Amino acid sequence: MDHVLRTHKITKYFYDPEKFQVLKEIDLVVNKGEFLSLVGKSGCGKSTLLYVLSTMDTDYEGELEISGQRLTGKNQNALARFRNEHIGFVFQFHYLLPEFTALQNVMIPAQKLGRYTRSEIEERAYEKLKMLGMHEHALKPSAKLSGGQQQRVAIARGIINDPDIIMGDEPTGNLDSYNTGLVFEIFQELTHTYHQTIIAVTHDEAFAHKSDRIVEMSDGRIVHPGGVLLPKMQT
Ligand SMILES: Nc1ncnc2c1ncn2[C@@H]1O[C@H](COP(=O)(O)OP(=O)(O)OP(=O)(O)O)[C@@H](O)[C@H]1O
Repeated sequence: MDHVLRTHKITKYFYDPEKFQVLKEIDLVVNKGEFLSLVGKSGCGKSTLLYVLSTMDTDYEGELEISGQRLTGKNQNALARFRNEHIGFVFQFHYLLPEFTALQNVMIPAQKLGRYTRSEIEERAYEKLKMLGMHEHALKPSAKLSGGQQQRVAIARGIINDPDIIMGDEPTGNLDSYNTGLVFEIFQELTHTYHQTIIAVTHDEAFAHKSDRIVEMSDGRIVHPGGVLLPKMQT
């Protein structure tokens, strides 16, 4: 299976105020179409790792590669372009612009990319909202939508540029169980039907257990890489 993301010995230190190692030689390979949950006790380094994987934090040792591109050492402008084109973000707090409509919010990353005309972008945004069952709300200001509906708009915005990988930090952290289930089903459909690749940091055990692979961290290390298929025994 093709891999989308690969790290080699990612290591990071914080100063708090003493120097401490928050990430310890993280080796991770994420394959295309995998829906991966990143779990572990509070403070073990999950968000810090996601921040490095998403290229937003460049202060680390080791190597990061996404979609065949080595990202370690690239400058901030190149990384910003890379993120907009290749990574979709879905966070606990969705940061939609409240006075913009659902459609306008979804269009933003495609407008930044500058690859499509305005009408193409509108069409794509509408199509993504439809995929998420939100097209009937396309013209409502996002402030007038419920929390679960806003999160679906945020997912549509995250996938408008057809990213190679979606990264979520507690994507269901702010939702009730009904909407958590819905977001889970959307992620599952994105991976199983559209071969989307997803990494989500989560505290929600039920959510993690329904994903395809659970990677567990403890004290800055990956202690269970999950999803490793053992070779069949020869009989
Ligand atoms: N900017 C920072 N400066 C110093 N220490 C930090 C900083 N950010 C996080 N830490 C520390 O690094 C460790 C890992 O934090 P991180 O947020 O990655 O953990 P986490 O596993 O995501 O936790 P949670 O599940 O509670 O969100 C913690 O001990 C935290 O206090």
